[in-house]
Amino acid sequence: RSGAGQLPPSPPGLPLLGNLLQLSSLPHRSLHSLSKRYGPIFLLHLGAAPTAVLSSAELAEQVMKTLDPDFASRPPLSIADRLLYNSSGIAFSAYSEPWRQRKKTCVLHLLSSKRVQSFRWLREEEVKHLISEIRSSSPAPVNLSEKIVCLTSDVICRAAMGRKFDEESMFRKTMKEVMTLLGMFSVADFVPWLWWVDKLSGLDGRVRRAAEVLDEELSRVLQERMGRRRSEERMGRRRSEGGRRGEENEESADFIDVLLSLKEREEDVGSSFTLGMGSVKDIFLGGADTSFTVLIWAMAELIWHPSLMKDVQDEIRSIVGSKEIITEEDINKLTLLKVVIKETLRLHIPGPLLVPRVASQSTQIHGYNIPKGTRVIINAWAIAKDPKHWDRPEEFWPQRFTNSNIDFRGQSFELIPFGAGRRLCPGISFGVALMECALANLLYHFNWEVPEEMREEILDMTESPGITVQKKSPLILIAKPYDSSLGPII
Ligand code: HEM
Repeated sequence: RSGAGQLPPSPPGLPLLGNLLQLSSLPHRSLHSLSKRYGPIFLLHLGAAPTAVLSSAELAEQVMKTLDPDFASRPPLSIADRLLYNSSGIAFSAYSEPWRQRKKTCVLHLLSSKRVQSFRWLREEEVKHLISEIRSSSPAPVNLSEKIVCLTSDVICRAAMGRKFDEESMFRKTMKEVMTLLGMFSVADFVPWLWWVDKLSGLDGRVRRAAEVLDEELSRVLQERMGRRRSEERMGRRRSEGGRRGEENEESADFIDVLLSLKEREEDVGSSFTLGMGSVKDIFLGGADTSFTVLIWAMAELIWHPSLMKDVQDEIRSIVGSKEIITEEDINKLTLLKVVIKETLRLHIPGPLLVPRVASQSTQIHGYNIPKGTRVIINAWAIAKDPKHWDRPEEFWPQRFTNSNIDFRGQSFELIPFGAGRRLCPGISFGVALMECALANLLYHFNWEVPEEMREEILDMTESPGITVQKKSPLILIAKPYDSSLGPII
């Protein structure tokens, strides 16, 4: 511990803008470089917002475990506020009693292990559809990035709202726009007197339009569903299906059904139903892009490491034998596949800086004063590459986990792709089940090759900026179908 009673060290900045211009379009990388110079905790002035940046597992543990209640709130972020019902969902909402209620509902009723299990048929159906689409386009190269984005959005939309949306639909385009907008800075959040810049740049208008489309679609689905439930109620159908009034048939209930059912049973979600819908919005926005990003990075790393890819395929094919779809019972036996996903979550954390927090009271970290209102960024990406905890940290080497009990569910602070503490991601089981099912089946059903003429572009591992850090160039590959009884079909 050092520097008792002082503020953390701080790189020099410009008047008014502070250190804003020191952040590149890939801030996790700029902040990692700064941590090498200023240490595991340093203070930035992002315009008017003092922001402490933490880059070690020990300090992450202090903030997300020991001092978690003091750092469990979120700073106000005006883009998220306007897109997500004034942040009355979960991810961007301040730490408060209504937030606790919503998170509880989400953890217990929407994303519980039981509920995730109940979506198994849905995951398997959508993965089967993906495999047959890829098979039908073979031997032409397939844009795997496009296919996987459809898979993850379709699974999330069906789980949340009971339907999927065409790729070209306004709703899907808006989902994409919302993710872009959430990854952008509103100048007004950092330099309040420059509020007009967001208007002139067109940011305000984009946020307003995206919020309108999301809200319209959600309320349309909601109205439809309420109408359907009323008429089912009149015919007495739901009562006999579900037993107790409002209980849902496990196989068919999506998140909207579950929330409506809770409302009917007076176990409301937060202080009003709209708040429950805020959670639904967060869930389909938080769930699709993250799982997609991990799947693409995992496939890209395996393309870079062909002998590892072959080992994973051998494991799957020898354990599974001959099957149309690999099921979750099979996946539990696939130890190499599981560590490939874990290593991808280490080297390519989809949200490398997690979601920012804010100090709700003045406190001390590492002996430094952290005044109330200081924003806190945890650089999970830098932590996952810290040579103090990781051998060959830059290398994609899944076997590092074979005899290790490091886990990614918020208990091992050297690996926190889902965060930890009160703000831990509630979608871990949902996301992992989807990623495992998709990756296992992609590797089982096809042998993958890079089209020679696109080799350089496809193997380029450059990141693109945004709220999730994705592979910049799309993953376009040749998929050669594999038949378990015959081997590869040339
Ligand atoms: C690979 C997949 C995923 C990753 C890497 C991921 C990562 C994260 C991270 C880093 C946070 C913030 C944690 C913090 O502040 O400490 C978070 C929060 C959240 N995630 Fe995920 N997530 C994933 C999948 C999902 C899925 C599938 C869902 C829903 C179906 C989901 C829903 C949420 C929600 C609602 C929050 C807000 C929690 C809160 O603020 O209390 N996530 N996630």
